[in-house]
Amino acid sequence: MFQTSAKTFSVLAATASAYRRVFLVGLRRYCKKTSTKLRVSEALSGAQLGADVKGWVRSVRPQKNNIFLHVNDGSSLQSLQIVADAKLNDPLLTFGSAVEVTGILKKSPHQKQPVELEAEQIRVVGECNPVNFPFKIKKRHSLEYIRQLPHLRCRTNAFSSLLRIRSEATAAIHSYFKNNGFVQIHTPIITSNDCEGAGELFQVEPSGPATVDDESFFSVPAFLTVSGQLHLEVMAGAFSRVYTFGPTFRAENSQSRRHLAEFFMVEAEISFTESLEDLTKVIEDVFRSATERVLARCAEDVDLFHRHVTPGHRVSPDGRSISYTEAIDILHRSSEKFTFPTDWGCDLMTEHEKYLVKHCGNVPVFVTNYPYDLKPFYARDNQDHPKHTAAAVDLLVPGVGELCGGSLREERLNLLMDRLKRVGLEDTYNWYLDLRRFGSVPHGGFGLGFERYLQCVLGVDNIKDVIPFPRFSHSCLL
Ligand SMILES: NC(=O)C[C@H](N)C(=O)O
Repeated sequence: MFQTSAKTFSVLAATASAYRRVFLVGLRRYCKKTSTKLRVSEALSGAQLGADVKGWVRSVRPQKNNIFLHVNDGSSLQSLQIVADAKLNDPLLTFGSAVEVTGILKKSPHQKQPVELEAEQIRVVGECNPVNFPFKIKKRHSLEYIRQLPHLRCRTNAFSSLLRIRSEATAAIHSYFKNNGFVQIHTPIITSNDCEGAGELFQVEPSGPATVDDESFFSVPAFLTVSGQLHLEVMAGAFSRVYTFGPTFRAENSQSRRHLAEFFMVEAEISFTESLEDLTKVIEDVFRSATERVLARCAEDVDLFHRHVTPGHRVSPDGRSISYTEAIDILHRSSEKFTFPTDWGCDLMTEHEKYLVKHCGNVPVFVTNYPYDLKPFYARDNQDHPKHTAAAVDLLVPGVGELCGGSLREERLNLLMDRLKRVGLEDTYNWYLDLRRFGSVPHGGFGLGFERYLQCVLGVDNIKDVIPFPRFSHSCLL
């Protein structure tokens, strides 16, 4: 009896295993035929059975019977683990090579990696000679090192995380404005105005002979924009709440860790705004909502930064507000030896900004009501003699200094005209005066440097490490 049942059992077992094999071969064929093209992030969610994944090899571990690969396509920080039979190994399968892998997604026994792809086929799409490839497997390259390789640095974990965060922050900022009734305006890149009046302009001219009549191309001097503010003010006169988010340019001869010749600025202009508090509230809200979304949706990428690149960094969205006059008092009372003067009327320099942020407990600090003469012609006069101030505000943040600047705009025709007359710009800005002649309203706006915002959130020391292709004096690589 026992013998018979053992025999029956072994027959049944053999049949079952034959069926299993047939089933698996069938399943594999099916998967190969029906494999779905997946991004690594989708494959990691394990929703599909048969998968076709393309990306770049981040690690290769050949073993006796198997070969293990990690493939990344930029869709997430995590790479997908690939397990393949050793016979699929190929000498061209190296760190950095581009591959296409087809196979079956399976649950993985490893906690950190919920699924892995059992490869049926691996195709090397683009080889990568590991000897010449400037990145080495398993090595953490410094931001300074990868900065020298602007065409390749997006292949590193740190920089691809940064660029995903940058993309999410961009979307978050657009969402904030969309959800709060702002209209997006594409302000021009080429303009004939120097909004800030600081003269840090790049002039635009064609590279060849300009026009047949030998005039300059636009017939007036034209520049790359330093700020979209004045164009936004035009639009705020019709849409009430407008914003722009695009590249701006400053011909500042600086190689500092906070300056770029081309940077992205988030600018908003809000009609019917009568107090600086209303303005700082919007700045705070933009900062808070973008930061909360980035921290929630890019948790892994942010964590990578805070663990390996900028350890110990924390971002605090809750800030303080002090007036310029209080700021000067604080600087006077400090025992610090400053290089630049700290008298009332002097501009706050980086050393002062740093000190003020530290003094206020390393949180964002709004400094309000600057001396009138320090601010451009558009800033609203507080008419508060003898200490004459303008309703302007700067937001200073830890590690970065000035992140954002804004003001109420002078909406009173006579005051604005007088000021423009004094600086000889009355004719140039006649169109701007029209905005005050025809339905002028109290309004205000601000500009927030997007790269400085990223520096602040991630704790990145050098602004060149938060923009895909940095441009600064003596450097325009690629
Ligand atoms: N839109 C703004 O208020 C920014 C300001 N015009 C600046 O460039 O600093």
